[in-house]
Amino acid sequence: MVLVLCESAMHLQRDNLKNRFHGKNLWHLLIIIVAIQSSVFGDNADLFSSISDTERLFEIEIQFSRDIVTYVEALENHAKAIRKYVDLAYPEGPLKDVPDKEAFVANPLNSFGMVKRLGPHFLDHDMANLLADQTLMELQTKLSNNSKVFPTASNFEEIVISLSLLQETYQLNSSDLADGFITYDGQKYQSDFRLNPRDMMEIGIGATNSGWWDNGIRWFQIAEQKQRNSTDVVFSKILAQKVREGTIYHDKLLDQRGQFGATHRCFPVPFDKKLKKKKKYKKVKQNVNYIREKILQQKLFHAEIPSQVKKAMSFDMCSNGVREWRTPEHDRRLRCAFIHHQDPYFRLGPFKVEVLNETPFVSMFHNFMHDAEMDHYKDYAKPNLARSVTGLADTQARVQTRTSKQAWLAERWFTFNITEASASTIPQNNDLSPPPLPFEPMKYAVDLDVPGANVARRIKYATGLETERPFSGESFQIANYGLGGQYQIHLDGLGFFDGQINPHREKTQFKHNNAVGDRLATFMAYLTDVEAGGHTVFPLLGVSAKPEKGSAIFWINLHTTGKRDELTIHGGCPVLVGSKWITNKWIYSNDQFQKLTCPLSESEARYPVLQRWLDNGAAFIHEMNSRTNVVIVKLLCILSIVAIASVLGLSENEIPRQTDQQLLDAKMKVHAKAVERQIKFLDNFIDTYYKDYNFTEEDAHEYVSNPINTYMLIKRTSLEWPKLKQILFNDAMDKEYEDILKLADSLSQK
Ligand SMILES: O=C(O)CCC(=O)C(=O)O
Ligand SMILES: [Fe+2]
Repeated sequence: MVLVLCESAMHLQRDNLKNRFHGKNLWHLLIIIVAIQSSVFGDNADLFSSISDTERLFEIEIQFSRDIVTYVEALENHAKAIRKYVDLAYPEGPLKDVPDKEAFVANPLNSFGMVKRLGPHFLDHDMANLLADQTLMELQTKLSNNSKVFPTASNFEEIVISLSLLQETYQLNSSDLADGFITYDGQKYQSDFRLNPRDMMEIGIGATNSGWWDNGIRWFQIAEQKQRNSTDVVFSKILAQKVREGTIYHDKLLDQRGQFGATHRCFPVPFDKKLKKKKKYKKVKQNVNYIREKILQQKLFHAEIPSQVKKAMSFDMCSNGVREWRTPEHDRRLRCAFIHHQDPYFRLGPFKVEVLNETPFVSMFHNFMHDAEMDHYKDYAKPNLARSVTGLADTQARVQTRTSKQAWLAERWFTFNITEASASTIPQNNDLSPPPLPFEPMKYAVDLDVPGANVARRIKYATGLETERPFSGESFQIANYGLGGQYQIHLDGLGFFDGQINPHREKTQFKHNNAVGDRLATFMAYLTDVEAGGHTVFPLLGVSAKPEKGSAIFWINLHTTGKRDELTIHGGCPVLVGSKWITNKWIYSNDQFQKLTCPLSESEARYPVLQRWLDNGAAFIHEMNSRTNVVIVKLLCILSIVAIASVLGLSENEIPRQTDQQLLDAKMKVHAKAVERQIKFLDNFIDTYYKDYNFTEEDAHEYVSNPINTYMLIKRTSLEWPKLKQILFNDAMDKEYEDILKLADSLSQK
């Protein structure tokens, strides 16, 4: 933590950012905020890094709560000490089974309650020893076996810190939390668990330990208020002391080191009345909003800012969304499209794509995964989940920046023997040469996991990138986030083409990337909805994707040079309520050489994916609509010209015999005929296809889930519409119409 701060301070000096910005304190403040944010991950943060494990623990706890209550009954005489624990942990008897355990433990307050019962309470009462002393062997063995997987004291600290992080990120109201509910995006999530004053004190301590003195003291105060009429005088005194000492320490910190410091954040004014009178507190304006305004002054699409600022932007987008970041200009080219890449099969059922950012390209494939596939991925991963690691293969380390668990699903294997193959292909004189491939590697392909192989193939069809060959991508990574689980901002590429992999130190990795290149693209599918939080954000693009079960986000990580595109930095926001499952398919660059054209010049820094898709058969919904509107407006215009002419009773004979007017008349007649033809076709089209068509956007999901509807939709849009289009959009007619307008204009001027 200290190191991070020193490094950032050096960064600051090096970049001499102060000269670039008027608000000299801004960067300092930003760093402080982010530094405080990044201090929230303690060590040993293993148990709750996946919701799946939490769920398992809860199942064990349900059994445990039954056994322990029976046990207590049987050992009445010896139970005094044990009862103390039970009374505290399970005051209302054994826990009730709940049908949806995942949802139960996904609520941070429920998880908090559970860890508390099984962590510190369990330890405080020396439960492990007490249990070992007892005679009811069977029950005893059961209980102690189950309790082996219970969390430790540091897990408890971790969960307190996670709650503080969530409160911080999503600006959760302390009193609401105390009453067991969380408000997010106008929605209330209720928990069965109520925080008691002791819990509030714990969370307050967690917040102050993380440097958030304002939140911490607020917790102490609420706890003290709730405790006021309690008969537990001793604890009331402890709390009163906490508030007193906390506020004194707070004031000292504020007065000596300001509202924000490297490891702290205070209220803008002190509690002490005398101190408050100091001049400097009279005109205090600096508050959290003030800092936010400063962050919002950042411009998108600039990679050359310190990483702390990127983190601050990402934090803001997780907390407040991206509405205040992107402008209409940024969104101008965003569309939704049906994509089929000229494939007859996908013409019938095209991919539904939403473009989230054009360059660098980020998009969302809606309804991409099938339910059975998602269940398979999760079921496969559950027994194989291990704490997430990042980094190069040779130096992998468990990280604090990513609190999730992951498993790998290998969908395909190639049975060729590299040594044999190499004898006939590439001479192995250089140790760092890439592993060679036999002439027809696909002959050696064996599908290890059929759903996985199907998804990989579908990704190929959807993106137009190669995913099935030996070096075209990684196995599927499946990840599950736990309470407050997040993935801080990062680039997916390893930086092979930026020289980030040392051929001698990380030899294996170097050889591997020498063969495959780097992670050109990420295809990341959401395997669950997330009730609250957990968005994927791209802070430099102002993009925030809401996890939507079955949808997949796809983006390009590399420049055409192979170097990493810094603008694609992204992260996963903390999960507030719910369980977040994702699967990643990283697509390597070297195998795409036949799929992606090489850049013709240095200036073609980024792959124009959107253009390629357009060229290969993408029907853009917006574009189609606006074009239709233009035609209809035009038709109405022409019709009204014709109508006005007839209302005025300008019959052929009555029109003055002036040449210009004759010409106009003749042209209008021809044109009117053509327009009538268009109307006839249009009428027929509407009659046939849109007569009983009164759907709204809300029906879309259900509508396209029916294959016949989808078939009709595709038929209308891919076969019938082009026919009508030929009649409606006619260059010769457009020209005629322009002539008519010009002629009419010149006549009216005369
Ligand atoms: O969880 C997310 O939304 C992002 C995950 C991610 O970026 C990754 O796995 O590389
Ligand atoms: Fe990522």
